[in-house]
Amino acid sequence: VKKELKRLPPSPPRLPILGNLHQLGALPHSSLCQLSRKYGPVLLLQLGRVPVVIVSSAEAAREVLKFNDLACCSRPQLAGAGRLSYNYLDVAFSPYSEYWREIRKICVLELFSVKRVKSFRFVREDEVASLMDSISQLSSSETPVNVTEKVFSLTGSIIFRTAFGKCFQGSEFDRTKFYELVHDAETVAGRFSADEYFPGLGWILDRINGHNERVERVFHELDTLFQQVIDNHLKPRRTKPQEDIIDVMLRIEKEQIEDGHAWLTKNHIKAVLLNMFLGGVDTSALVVNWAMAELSRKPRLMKKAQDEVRRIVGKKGRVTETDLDQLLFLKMVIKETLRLHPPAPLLIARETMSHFKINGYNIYPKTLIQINAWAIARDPQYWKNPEEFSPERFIDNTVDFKGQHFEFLPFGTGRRGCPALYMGTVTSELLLANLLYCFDWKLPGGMKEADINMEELAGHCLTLSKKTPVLLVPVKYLHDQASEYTI
Ligand code: HEM
Repeated sequence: VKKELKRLPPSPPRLPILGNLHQLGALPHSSLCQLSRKYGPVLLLQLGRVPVVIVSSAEAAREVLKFNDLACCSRPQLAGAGRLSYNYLDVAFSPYSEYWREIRKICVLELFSVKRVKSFRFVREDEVASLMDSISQLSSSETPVNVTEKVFSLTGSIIFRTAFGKCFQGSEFDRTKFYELVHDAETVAGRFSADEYFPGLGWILDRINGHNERVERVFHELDTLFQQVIDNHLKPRRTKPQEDIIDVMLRIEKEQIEDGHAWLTKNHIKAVLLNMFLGGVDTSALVVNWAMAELSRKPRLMKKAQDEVRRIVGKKGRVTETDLDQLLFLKMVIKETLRLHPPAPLLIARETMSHFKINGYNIYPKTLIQINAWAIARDPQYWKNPEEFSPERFIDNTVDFKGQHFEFLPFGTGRRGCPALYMGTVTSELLLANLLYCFDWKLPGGMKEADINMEELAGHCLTLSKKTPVLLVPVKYLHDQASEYTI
C-alpha cells in the first residue's frame, strides 16, 4: 500500500534547495519539452519548495482537464497577483471558490459573451481603420514599419475603449505609459516571488531585487487609473452612447443592490478590468505579430491569404467582421499560428485541490499543474512535420482550438478555459485580414526570407513574444476602382 501511495511521476535529479529550478532555462516551455521527452509526459519537478507537475501529452492533458478538471481548477495564490487583484477578487488568479464561480458567470454571460463582444464591433472596426490609415501614410516613404509596435498599440486601444468607453486620443492617459504599466503588471502578476519558492528566506531576495516595491507601484498606478475612469462613469450627466464594460458592471452592481443581495463592489470591477488588460492586450497582438512573421517568410502563403481576402472583400476598401466567416484560409493561418506560437505556452498554472491520478501516478493536493500546450502542439505523434508552418494542414481536418481536441489547447479548456476566446479570435482575424487586404508587404532592403529572426523572447513569464520586432515595408494595394471607404 505504501509503495502504491508513493507512486509519483518521474523527476529529473534535483539540487539541494533549488530543486529543479536551474533546469527551467530561459524558455521554460522549451526546456520542459526536452525534459519530458527524456522522462515522460507527466513529470514532477520541485521548484524551490513548490511541487509542480508538467503535462506534455494530449492524453495526459485530457486526464487533467477533462476527467479531473474539478480537482485541479484552483490557482496558486501568488502574492503579486493577489495584491494586483484586490486579494483575488478577479477571475484569472482567484482560487476555486463559490465567489470565483459567481464572478466567472458574470464574465461568461455578461462581459465576454458573443452578443456583448459583437456590440463592440464598431470599436474594433474603427480602431483597425485608423491603424490602416496611419500605415497608409507611412507607405509612401518606402521605409520599414514596426509592425509589432502597430499591432500591440491596436489591441491596447481596442481593450482600452471596450473597457472604458473612450479612445486614447482626447483622453488624459499617456498611451506609452499605459502599455508599460500593463507589461509591468503582467510581469509581477505571473511570477513566483523568491519568498514563494523559498518560504522563510526568499523575502530577503525579494527585498533586495525590488520585487515588493514594484508590485506596490504597479498596484497604485493601476488603482488610480481605474478609480479615475470609474468616477467619470459615475458622473450624473455623463452621455452614454453605448454600454462599455464598466457600465455593464456598474449596472450589475445597481441591480444587485435593488435585489437586496449585493456583493459586487468597485474593487471587484477593478480586478476584472485588470484581467481584461492582462488577458486581452498581448494575446491577440502576439498572434497577429507571429502570423505576419510566418507569412513574410513564406511569400506563397502570404499571397494565398491576400488573394482570398481581396477576392472575397472586393473593392469595399476595408474588411469588416461580416466578411470573416468567408475567409477560410485566413482562419487556417490564425489556427496554425496559435499551434506553433500559443500566446500562453504553459497556459496559466493550476493548483490541485484533492488527490487524483494521471497515467497511474499519484498527484496530491497543493501541487501546481502546468500544461505544456506549446510542446503538445509540436509533438510529431499528433502533427505531421510539426515544426513547419503549414496552414493547409487544417484543410479537411476538424481539429480546432475550442477545447475538445487535447493536442491543440491555446485557450486551455474546462472550467478555467479562456472565457474570451471569441473576443481574442475576432480581434486577431479582423486585424490580420485588414493588414493583408490593404497592403503588400516587402522585406526591408537587402533582407531575405530566411533572414527573418523567429526566435522567442526569453524571460517573459506568462506570454510568448518574438525576440525581435517584425519590420516590413508596406505598399498600398490599389483595389481596381476608387474605394467606397477611405483607408
Ligand atoms: C488569442 C487570444 C487569447 C488567448 C490565446 C488566451 C489564452 C488563455 C489561456 C491559455 C488561459 C488559461 C486557461 C486555463 O488555465 O486552462 C486564459 C484564461 C483567461 N483569459 Fe484568455 N486568451 C486570449 C484572449 C483573452 C481576452 C481577449 C481576454 C479578456 C479581455 C481574456 C481573458 C481571460 C481570463 C479572464 C482568463 C482566466 C479564466 C479563469 O481563470 O477562469 N483572454 N486565456
